[in-house]
Amino acid sequence: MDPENEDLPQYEHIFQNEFSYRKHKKQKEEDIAICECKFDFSDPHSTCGERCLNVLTSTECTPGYCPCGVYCKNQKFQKCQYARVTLFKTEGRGWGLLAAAYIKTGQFIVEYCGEVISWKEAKRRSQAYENQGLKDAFIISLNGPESIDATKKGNLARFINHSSPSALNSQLLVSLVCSQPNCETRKWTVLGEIRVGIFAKEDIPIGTELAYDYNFEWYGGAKVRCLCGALNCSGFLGAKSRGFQEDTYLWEDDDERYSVEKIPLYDSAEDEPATKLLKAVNLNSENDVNTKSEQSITMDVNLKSKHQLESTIDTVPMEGVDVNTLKIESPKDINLYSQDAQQAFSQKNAMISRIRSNSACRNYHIRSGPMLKKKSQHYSNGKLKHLSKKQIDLKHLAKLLASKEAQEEVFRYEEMKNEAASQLASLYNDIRPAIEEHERDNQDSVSTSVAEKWIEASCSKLKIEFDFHSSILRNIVCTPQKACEQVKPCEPEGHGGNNDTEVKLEF
Ligand SMILES: C[S@@+](CC[C@H](N)C(=O)[O-])C[C@H]1O[C@@H](n2cnc3c(N)ncnc32)[C@H](O)[C@@H]1O
Repeated sequence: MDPENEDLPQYEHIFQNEFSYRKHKKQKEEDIAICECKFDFSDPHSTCGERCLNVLTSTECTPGYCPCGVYCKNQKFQKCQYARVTLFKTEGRGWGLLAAAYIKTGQFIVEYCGEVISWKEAKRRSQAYENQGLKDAFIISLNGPESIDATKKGNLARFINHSSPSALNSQLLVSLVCSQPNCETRKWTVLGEIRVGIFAKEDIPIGTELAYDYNFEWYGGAKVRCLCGALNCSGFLGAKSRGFQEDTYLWEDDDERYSVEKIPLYDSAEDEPATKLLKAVNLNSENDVNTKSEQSITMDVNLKSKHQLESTIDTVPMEGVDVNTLKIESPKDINLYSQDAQQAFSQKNAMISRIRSNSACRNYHIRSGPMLKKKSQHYSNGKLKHLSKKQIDLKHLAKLLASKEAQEEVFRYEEMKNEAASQLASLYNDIRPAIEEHERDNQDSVSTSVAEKWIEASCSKLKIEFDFHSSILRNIVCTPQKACEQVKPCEPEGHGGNNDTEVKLEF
């Protein structure tokens, strides 16, 4: 092996996620999302594109069900339609990926593949890797209860480094002093499973390093000092991620051992001689694996068969890469919104349009049942405080209403309100077994029919609560005249007054 490439990472190259702790979900027919696109030969844009209902809701079309058939363009994860990228050696940040061809804004670059594991297992592995002295972390969050671990099995996405978004307003200054995330992760539903893709946030010229913000996605590992250079960088990789925060202060905020200052630092810059030249690794395709050059190796991620990178490196073709053409990102647009917020917003909009169109079957995500969780608020130290809703003493209140009809009305509404609440609770109980099966503490994917029932039940509950409260208010408003006639004005407590006559409303 070329001594220059001796330290090439060893991992098993896989082409789709592997499931060890649970089975791959089988998509039920009723859950298949079918779009309304129709392919017209005279219009190449007619096949599933930006306006496709599935694309709008980040869902890939299911082969055999898409009306565009073989012309469907919305199966990029399934068909591994990746961008061309190049593996290269950075200064101080290990290996990284460069764009090997021009990448357009929004383009799907590569799927983040690895082993799908439970969140508990992610915690366990992260600790174990750290104990084994592994400095590079490869576990990212997939959804609430699951993570993807690309440490031992993964694909090229595992080499994309982190950079923090800068709060600088001047684009010129930003491009001079620091790198910027030019990619972002997005979650897509593919054949019933959630998958993570790396997408271009902006146009990326050839030779530019790819980077995204690990902050919300990353799951711990050794705490690594970030060398991205952004002025408002949090200083550590993934410092805003759940893993990092749990390790440091969210769980144990009063425990000295978890204060950020006490965290041992791994500074990858210490491993790398600063003068070391950038090397690019070029693995064009497995057909070209027999020639070498001394400067670079380019890797086309559209590899067609499973192989170990380690065994391929010996025989890969090398191409000269002009190190001067490599550059650290200079963004066209600086976006100050968090990636999660943007994604949530666009997905919500897409979901609303989908529900309005009422045309397709798909999975919806529902948060845990309102009756089963107390309302909570975060203290500034990250801990939760529970807020309990004040109850109305209806019997007491009814005594104060003007007529028997008014009293009956509020009691009727109260009964309906309780019924709506218990319907919603029993619906939640129907969904619970599926959640508990995977030790999930929140609801992940539920079938469309359940989701629709859930939405309907939640709406009825809200409506009836509104009717109940407005009935009370309406009847109270009609009461004062009678109250004035029949009830003596109340005196302050402790002055012999009759407190029963006070109308206290606390919602
Ligand atoms: C997903 S890996 C990225 C590929 C990695 N550079 C390699 O050689 O395998 C994440 C690891 O890369 C390194 N890394 C990524 N971005 C970095 C940054 N901005 N500053 C310092 N180290 C970084 C850290 O060691 C981190 O744990």
